[in-house]
Amino acid sequence: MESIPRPKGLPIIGTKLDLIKGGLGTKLHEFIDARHRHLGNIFIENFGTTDLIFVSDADLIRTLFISLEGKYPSHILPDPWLLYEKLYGQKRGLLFMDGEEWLQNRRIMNKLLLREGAESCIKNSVAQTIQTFIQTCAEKSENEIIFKDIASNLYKLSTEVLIQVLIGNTDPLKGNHYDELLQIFTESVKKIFQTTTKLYGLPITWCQRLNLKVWRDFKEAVDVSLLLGNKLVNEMLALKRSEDGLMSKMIKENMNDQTISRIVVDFIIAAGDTTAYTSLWILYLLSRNTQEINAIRINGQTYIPFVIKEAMRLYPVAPFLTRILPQDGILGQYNVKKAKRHLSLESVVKWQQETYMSISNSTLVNFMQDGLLQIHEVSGLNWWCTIVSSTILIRACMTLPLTVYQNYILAKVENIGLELKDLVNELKKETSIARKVYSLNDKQTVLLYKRSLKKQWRQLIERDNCHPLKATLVIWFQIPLWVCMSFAIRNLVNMHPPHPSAMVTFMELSTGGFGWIPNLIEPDHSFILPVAFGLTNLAIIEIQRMSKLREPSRVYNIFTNVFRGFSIVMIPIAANVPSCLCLYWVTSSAFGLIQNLCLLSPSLRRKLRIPLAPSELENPYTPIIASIYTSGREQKYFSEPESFLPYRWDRHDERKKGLSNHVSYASLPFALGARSCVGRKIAMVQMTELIWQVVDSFDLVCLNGDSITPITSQALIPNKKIEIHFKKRV
Ligand code: HEM
Repeated sequence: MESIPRPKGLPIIGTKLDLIKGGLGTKLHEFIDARHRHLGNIFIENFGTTDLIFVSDADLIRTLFISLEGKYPSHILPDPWLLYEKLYGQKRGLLFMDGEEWLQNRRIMNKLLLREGAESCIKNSVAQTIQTFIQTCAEKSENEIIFKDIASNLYKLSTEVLIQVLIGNTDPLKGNHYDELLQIFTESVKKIFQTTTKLYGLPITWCQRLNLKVWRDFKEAVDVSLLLGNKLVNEMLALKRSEDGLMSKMIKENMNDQTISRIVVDFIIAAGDTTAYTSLWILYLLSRNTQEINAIRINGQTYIPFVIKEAMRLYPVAPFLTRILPQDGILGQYNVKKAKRHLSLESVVKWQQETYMSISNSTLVNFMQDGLLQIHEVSGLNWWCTIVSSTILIRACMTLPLTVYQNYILAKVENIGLELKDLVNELKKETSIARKVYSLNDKQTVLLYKRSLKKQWRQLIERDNCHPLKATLVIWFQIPLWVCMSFAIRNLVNMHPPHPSAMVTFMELSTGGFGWIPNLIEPDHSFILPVAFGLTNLAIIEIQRMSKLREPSRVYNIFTNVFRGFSIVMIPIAANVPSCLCLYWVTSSAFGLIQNLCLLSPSLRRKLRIPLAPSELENPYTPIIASIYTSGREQKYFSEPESFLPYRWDRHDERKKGLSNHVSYASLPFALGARSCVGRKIAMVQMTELIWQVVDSFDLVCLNGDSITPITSQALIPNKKIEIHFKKRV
């Protein structure tokens, strides 16, 4: 099986540099689009520590959504949303649900929103709300309306529509300050998306822990949205609702109030950004293609879905859709691996590896000191050269083989962790049988389960002969070595033990330097070596952290931070010790850095017989991203892909014959399959009605010219405010 193409990148930095060149974030859709043109319709891109597979082939995307995603399709939500849910325990709606809970609720909502003819039940509520919206707008001015911020108006409209769909043909909600409340609510929902985008690419847990403004703004937007959203839902629940409202139907399906609240609040949030921006794109395209406005007026409402589909093809508000495979699968000619879990035991071992900076004493110092003197004597090298070359020699002969061995053991342990995970279910079953047979209580059952798990673990470790303690071997050599060498060099500087030859060595050291440090007895006043020492150590820590696949454990994080602090603290210390000692530290750390970098290379790891393990950067490539923006604009699927031609969607239009390519499923703005948009019928009815009423009452003039381009915020949105004049028709 072939391997999936991957852009060439620098080691470690990966293709992050390309991403920065590509304009970081907001130009993501263009960046990925260019990658597809260059590498084909499937490729892997590395983002930080994660590999993502991007697919733009319409057939592959269809296969992904229909046959690969499994019974409970799983998608990736933005990190800040997940962190908020984890920290504040707010249970959320369909978008956040997984597994059986998702399936049960999704089935009910499918029945209520997506069955044949569901549109007719919501049409009245939607038409009524939009009519009020248009009337209110029209009353504002004599013959022309200039919206300062159409997006916000459309946002509010989406919320109002949804509320009306929920309560059915009852009078709209009107309480004290209702309008203000709705305004604040929609603004805060909008802010959720804006602040999520600002957090994009930042270490989110740090932003939260340090309570940075970006996190505070995001948290406040979610707090306010959920608070007001729940308040609105409670008002709706308390209202005497019409039977035809969605909420009454949810209650009839035996949904409890809490689940209704969760689902409804998320509906309002999911509807805001998507419908508002899609409506905005449609209005923009119509205002720049006035012949299409006439086509609507001539052909009637049935023409509008073609306009909407075409606008969503060009500007899909969700330009990337993610799926995580539940099992290994074949995607085209490639094999894609399912998500694997990561064992955090090696984190405990890894922190040990870094304690080589700790200070301790050793009896081997004299031996090392003699060794240094011997090398100097025999080779006839300058002292700086002697220190550098003996450091490299010692590390290459002693710590390098041990580090390779450590990597070998850790990879094996990691793979055993995965095997054990598969055994867990079996163990659970066995324990529950034992519980019945021997009538065990809860405590005894847990004890039995833990004991069997431990036994299995031990057996696997014995089978593969890879006790994790073996991985710590390198640390037991490295620390004493570092301390002994440091003390050996210090002894040379201090003329210890006192001997006439020690005086000679002292003199040699004071003239045996290079460049900016001719005297190796003196500290490096230029700070070059101390800073290099600090930076190298920090780089080692960061590389080790980056090579972890999953969020590291708390213990690992604490130790990583201690070592980060330690690396900084060591800079002034290094600036105060003799520069020969500092030179040894820098050389030793630089060797460690190069060694770490090399051992990240999968091909080298294979050559050294280190087994493949999940935490390796190259593997697994599980999350798959469907590049909806690219697939919708491919020439092979849509002739004249950049043009706005709604008639391409009309089977009966004569002009369609002039367009040779039309693969309708290459444009999937609502996704496809079991986890596709549950609100798509509401959205379509709303947008159709909006366009119909707008076109009926107004002519549209766009003031922006050609300067509007899409950017990737959370959704695909315009790069600047769109200005359209709504001129009343006479
Ligand atoms: C033009 C408007 C809309 C677009 C383009 C759109 C697009 C999408 C897409 C692409 C997904 C799938 C996400 C994924 O696969 O990970 C989705 C999911 C969803 N949408 Fe929409 N949406 C729109 C309007 C709405 C509206 C009006 C509602 C409210 C009723 C809504 C509620 C949802 C919900 C709850 C989900 C999650 C479904 C699940 O996970 O089972 N959407 N939407």
